[in-house]
Amino acid sequence: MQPLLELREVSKSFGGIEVFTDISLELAAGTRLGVLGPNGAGKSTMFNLISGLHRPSGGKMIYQGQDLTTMKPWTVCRAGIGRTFQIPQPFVDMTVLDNIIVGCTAGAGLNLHEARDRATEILDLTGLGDHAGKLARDLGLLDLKRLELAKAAAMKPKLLLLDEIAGGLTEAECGTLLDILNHVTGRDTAVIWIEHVVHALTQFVDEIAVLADKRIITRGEIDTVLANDEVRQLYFGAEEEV
Ligand SMILES: Nc1ncnc2c1ncn2[C@@H]1O[C@H](COP(=O)(O)OP(=O)(O)OP(=O)(O)O)[C@@H](O)[C@H]1O
Repeated sequence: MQPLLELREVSKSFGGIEVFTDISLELAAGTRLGVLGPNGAGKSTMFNLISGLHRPSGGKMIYQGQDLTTMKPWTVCRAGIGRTFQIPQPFVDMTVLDNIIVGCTAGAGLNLHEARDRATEILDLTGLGDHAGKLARDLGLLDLKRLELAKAAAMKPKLLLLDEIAGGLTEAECGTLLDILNHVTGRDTAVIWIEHVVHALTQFVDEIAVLADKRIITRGEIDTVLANDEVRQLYFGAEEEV
């Protein structure tokens, strides 16, 4: 069966600085893939390529049989790829509800009536119902993460890209976030989740890929990847028990 997303020998350089070379990756519909890797390995850059914010320097990206390589960000979004950003980026002077409605209209192309219905639904799913009328600037970190997720999930993406959404949260808040993630993503939503908070990631994903040294050094089941010698050396940087 055709994969939902395919990266074929994708490379990216900024000027003379090569971030990665020849990354190839296939993702089937409904797969939950975690991505680990040291700081600066190019994880967010990979999301920026998939979501159309940057262009690859080489290679090809295919999504549902369509060439994603030169697609504009808004076309990528309407094709069903949603993403969150490492640093939440709400419209700070708009209410929580209006932020989600913008995601539904400008992002997903819903009309205002449909957008209101969908926004109300996603407010409940993400536990933001009590904050609907609050300005985004007045939210705490967990609620900002909820809003970031709500905006991305409101468009019912087929592929959801999560960029360090658990970063900065306490263990209890991570638990809340995982519950919300399970609510907003059905088993038919594919997810790629970049995360340094390994204990949160491993409670959600089916597989892990590790990006380091300008390539994907391994991909597979969680336990196998975390036990991989190269991963232990390169990512964890020590020979201690993980
Ligand atoms: N727009 C840009 N212009 C120039 N260099 C960039 C740009 N975006 C990213 N880089 C560089 O590309 C490399 C990879 O950055 P990226 O943010 O993708 O890493 P990351 O794996 O997501 O790191 P972290 O885990 O710290 O978020 C870094 O050296 C970064 O400085």
